[in-house]
Amino acid sequence: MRHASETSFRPRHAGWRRVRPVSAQPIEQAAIDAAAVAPDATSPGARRRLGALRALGPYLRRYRGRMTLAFVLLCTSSGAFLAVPLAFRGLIDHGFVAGQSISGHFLALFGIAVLWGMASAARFYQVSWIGERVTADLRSAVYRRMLEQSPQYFETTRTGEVLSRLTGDTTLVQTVVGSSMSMGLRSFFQLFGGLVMLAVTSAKLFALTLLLLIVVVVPMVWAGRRVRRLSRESQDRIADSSAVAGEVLNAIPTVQAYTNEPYESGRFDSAVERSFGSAIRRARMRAFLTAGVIVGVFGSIVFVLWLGAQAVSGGMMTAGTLASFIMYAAITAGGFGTIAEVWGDVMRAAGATERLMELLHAEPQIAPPAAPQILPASRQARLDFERVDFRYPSRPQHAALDGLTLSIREGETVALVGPSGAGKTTVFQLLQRFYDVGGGSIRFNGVDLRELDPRALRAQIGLVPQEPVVFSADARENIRYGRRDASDADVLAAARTALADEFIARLPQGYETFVGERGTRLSGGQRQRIAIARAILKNPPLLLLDEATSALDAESEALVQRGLEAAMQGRTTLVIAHRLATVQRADRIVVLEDGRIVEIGTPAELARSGGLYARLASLQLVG
Ligand SMILES: Nc1ncnc2c1ncn2[C@@H]1O[C@H](COP(=O)(O)OP(=O)(O)OP(=O)(O)O)[C@@H](O)[C@H]1O
Repeated sequence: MRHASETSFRPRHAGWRRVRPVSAQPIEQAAIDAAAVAPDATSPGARRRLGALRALGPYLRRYRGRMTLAFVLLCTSSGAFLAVPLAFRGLIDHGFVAGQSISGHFLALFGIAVLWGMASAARFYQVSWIGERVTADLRSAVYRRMLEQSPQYFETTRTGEVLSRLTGDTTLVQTVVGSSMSMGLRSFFQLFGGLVMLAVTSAKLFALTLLLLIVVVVPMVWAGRRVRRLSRESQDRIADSSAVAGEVLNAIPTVQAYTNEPYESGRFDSAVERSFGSAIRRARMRAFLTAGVIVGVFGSIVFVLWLGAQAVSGGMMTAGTLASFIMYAAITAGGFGTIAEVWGDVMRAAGATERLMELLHAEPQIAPPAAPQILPASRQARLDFERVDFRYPSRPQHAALDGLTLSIREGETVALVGPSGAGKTTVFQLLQRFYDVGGGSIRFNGVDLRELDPRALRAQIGLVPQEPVVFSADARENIRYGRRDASDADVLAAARTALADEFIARLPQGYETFVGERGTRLSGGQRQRIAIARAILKNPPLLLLDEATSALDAESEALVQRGLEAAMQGRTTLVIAHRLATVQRADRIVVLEDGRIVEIGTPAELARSGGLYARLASLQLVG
């Protein structure tokens, strides 16, 4: 839960923080923020996590020129900013003296303001550019890396988490690179420049102010720590309530079917109440803190001002010096507040970077060998399984395939049948090299799969999965997914062969009809025919068909069946068969049980042998 609150991005802050000039930031607010985040800065965990930001180095270094420019602009604007009180001092002490021209002082002040404004604007643009660019690069790099991962990776990493890292964590990094870092640096200059100028202006008042601030800050830090803990708690509670809502909203039909709406709204209510409770505790604490900060900080300033005023009236200090002292005090406090505020962002971004780097450095389990073999071009595939053993990494104690030996000739159609969990899908997974075999070997046209680039191998395979994936695009683009460079005529031809043309032509906008996210606007049989057309368009030497278990009506099934037969023409086909009709049309049937082949032969042979297949066939259930 700790992570959830740390990763959660606070758009409210990012939005205004970037454009807000520091002078507009209320000092008491800055001090509260300072107190709320400061304690983390010294913890060993914080230091360790800060190191994570170093991983951003290579991404930043690409834009070295812009970084240098931004730094120069930063120095210029900070210098101009720090010169403002000095200009005021000159104006107050000498501008009003009779006989002296006041215009020169105002001109100097205006000149400084122009320089400050220009340099700040240019710096803001440069830094934002770098932030946006680095985030975009990082996002693309992480996404590319994710696309390379084998299914094994997603057994342990939830896609929701990857998505949240891609959006939330990159946005946090962007906040820091694109604004907080430069704000922090600027405030650092401001803080130290301000302190030096304070000491130079009046050493006595400086020492006194410092002492008073320490007295005020220590209790504030304690209260701030509590506020921070409470705010994390309230974010966690909000995450809890969203988790409840997310799950339930995805299951509305089930909730309504069991008339559990009151129960679910009650569950959500109590999550919401808990988040309300902790938010209120935080607000109460923060209210106390606000009172303390305002009274403490302003009390100190008023006190110092009172002393200064006495010094001015006693002739020991000029009015201009006192005015510039107060301004430097405000600048210093502002700098301190901003650093503290930004520090929280930097810490969160360090955590975010760490999580992004984890994704970026995840080595794909299945990688091409250093010198991959080139597959000889062939219209058909020959497959040889030799004593293949395989255990899923997440279940090493259980053999999913156990000594499987099987050869499939060019152009042969082989049906895999067997009870649920027999290992049929596993055979498909291994053939596509989503996993490597544990023992034995699989050869494709004589070449061991492990000696091939997985992408080259997969280019030879067409897959029609049990539940075809249809993307949120139109029908034509969905078929074209099989071969991205196919012409419209090729797509049409594939759709005709797969008998998909028949229904696509009747859709409101024909091939341009948007088929909905995940193809929800299509029936099961229609989705399958799209998937078949896709495989036909790819025209691979090997076809893997995973027959749908869900029942289609007779007409739809006949269409899918005819589409499949067209797809099988002239290529080697391996089909996980659930229907008797499909099995009987195969050249050979392989019956699997517990990862082993228990029967193998032509449909007629197996029907005669009276084994497992004959039993399953008599029940009309073959998978
Ligand atoms: N990702 C995985 N991690 C761990 N074990 C798995 C994984 N996928 C499958 N298994 C296990 O491997 C065995 C073979 O599974 P497989 O999916 O190949 O069976 P199947 O014959 O295709 O079954 P079905 O007809 O129900 O789809 C089963 O015991 C299953 O529980």
